[in-house]
Amino acid sequence: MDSDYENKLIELKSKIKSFTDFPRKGILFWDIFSAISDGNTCRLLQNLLVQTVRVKYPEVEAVVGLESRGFLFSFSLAAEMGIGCIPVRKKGKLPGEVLSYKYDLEYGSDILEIQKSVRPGLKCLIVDDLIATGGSINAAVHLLHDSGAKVLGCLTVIELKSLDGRKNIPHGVPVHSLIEYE
Ligand SMILES: O=P(O)(O)OC[C@H]1O[C@H](OP(=O)(O)OP(=O)(O)O)[C@H](O)[C@@H]1O
Ligand SMILES: Nc1ncnc2[nH]cnc12
Ligand SMILES: [Mg+2]
Repeated sequence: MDSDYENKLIELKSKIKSFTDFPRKGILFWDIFSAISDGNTCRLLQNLLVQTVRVKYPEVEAVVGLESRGFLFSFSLAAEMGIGCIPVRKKGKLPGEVLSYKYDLEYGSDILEIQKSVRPGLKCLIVDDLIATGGSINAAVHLLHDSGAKVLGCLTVIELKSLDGRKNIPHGVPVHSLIEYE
């Protein structure tokens, strides 16, 4: 990637605010919405994501967004690239037959689900705002793997390095994040 891309990353990083002790005491919360309340930052972030996907995952056939913050990026990326947009949602939100996977969060645990209609072999990219422990993306990789889809990689805006979430991502699936915090 070129210096224009690097400068955009620096600008994006400067726009993301953090909040101490949210949603629980001891958690430093990185708020993606603080950055995208500004229209120029929306466009900047969209450009960064699209450029990253075009360079790193040119063969992608569908973007898989994780409820809820991941949906911000999965639809806009899919629409821009003219490819499919598939939801992974919290338990009980998706109609029809689903696969389920229980996972742990930095602050709790939950169950994620995907509809059984995903085509086997579909080349997918998982998208979310942030990787912390990697529990959510780990669950999404398991769900797609069980669906028979091919997971090309995972793309997040933010990575919390100190939690080393990458080590929890199975099947050797690569993770790419735009910006990092400790
Ligand atoms: O790497 P992990 O430890 O799994 O944590 C990261 C996930 O946690 C947050 O979502 P959350 O489940 O809080 O829900 P939200 O997107 O609906 O706010 C964040 O948006 C990521 O999806
Ligand atoms: N520290 C954090 N900030 C924002 N979202 C999160 N999801 C999990 N951990 C988080
Ligand atoms: Mg989330």
